[in-house]
Amino acid sequence: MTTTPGLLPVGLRDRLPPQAEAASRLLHRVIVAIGRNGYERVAPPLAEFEDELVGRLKSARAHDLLRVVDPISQKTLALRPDITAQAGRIAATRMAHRPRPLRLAYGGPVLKLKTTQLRPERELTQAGAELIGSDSVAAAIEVLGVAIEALETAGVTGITVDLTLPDLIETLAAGPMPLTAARLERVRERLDAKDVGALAGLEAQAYLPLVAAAGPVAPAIAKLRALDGIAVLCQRLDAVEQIVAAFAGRATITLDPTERQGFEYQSWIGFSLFGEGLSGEIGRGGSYTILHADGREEPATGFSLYIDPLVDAGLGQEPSRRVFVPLGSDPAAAAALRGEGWTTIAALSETDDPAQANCAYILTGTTPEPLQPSP
Ligand SMILES: N[C@@H](Cc1c[nH]c[nH+]1)C(=O)O
Repeated sequence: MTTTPGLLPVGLRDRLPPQAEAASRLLHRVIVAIGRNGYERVAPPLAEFEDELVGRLKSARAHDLLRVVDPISQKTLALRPDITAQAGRIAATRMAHRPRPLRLAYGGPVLKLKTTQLRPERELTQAGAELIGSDSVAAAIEVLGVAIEALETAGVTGITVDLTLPDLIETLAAGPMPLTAARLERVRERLDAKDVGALAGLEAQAYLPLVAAAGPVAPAIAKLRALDGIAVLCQRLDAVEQIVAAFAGRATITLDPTERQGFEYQSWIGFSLFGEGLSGEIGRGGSYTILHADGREEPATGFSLYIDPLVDAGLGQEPSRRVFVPLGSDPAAAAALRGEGWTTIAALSETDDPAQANCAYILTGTTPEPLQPSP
């Protein structure tokens, strides 16, 4: 079977100028902002053994993985769909001896098996931070603060944080609002669909107020507080209130206590990030558990930002000062200009045209002179 020349597989794309430049500029800015908060950069590989990628985080599942059989090791390798598990592996192995909390940062491409309607791309650039050794409220506040700061550095405004409590339903079902395993699964499905009618039919009326509470955080908390006497819920709401207080005026916050889509390994707290004028989620994070080889479980909290929606919205583009360097110019003069931040375009022949090369300046002697726009 032949492939149409230039055709890329579904969900994969080229970045062209000026977006390719903007993408690397934004990734750099975000990583620098994360690093300034004490997060040290790690650079895990693009592919690794599937079991490592899947088994390192508690509750993670082996889906959305593009796999290959490695002819060298004869084992299944997977392309990483997410860098968090890799940061967890590094923290649990090569950096296991480092004191906690351990702060790690990363940035690079990830590859998903499937596209979704909301996210038609399979390759995405993730940049993130993982705070390993704690899943406390203080850790959540630090991590969310770093995420917001990094997004602001990238030029994102009007940030919205959607908070969720990924393991709340399981926790309630195992304690104060009991459900058998089979019923829990059905209730979960109906909660995902926000199908209030079916929940009543499943004799899970107790769970209805959780669906009704979703929305802006203050009324959501008030509605949930009305579910009196459930200690675990009160605890979670106290934590949410502390988080909200920490970001008052800096971000709009909503709460959906039953949302779990995309939060398969996050534990008591999860969040999605959105920005004004940007399509879809621009980041996600929360608390989770790293599994060590000796069976030990280690708490952690982190976030990943997605650079692509920022690039698609035109962020990170900067006008360049382009100067045309005619044949015979002094190469040292052009080099000096590059040192000052100019972009130089060298003529290769007498017929090269500065306007075609998109230059507004021409090197004359050692100085750039503005070019007259042609009439
Ligand atoms: N890597 C997760 C977000 C996350 C980072 N740390 C904890 N959670 C994601 O992209 O969905």
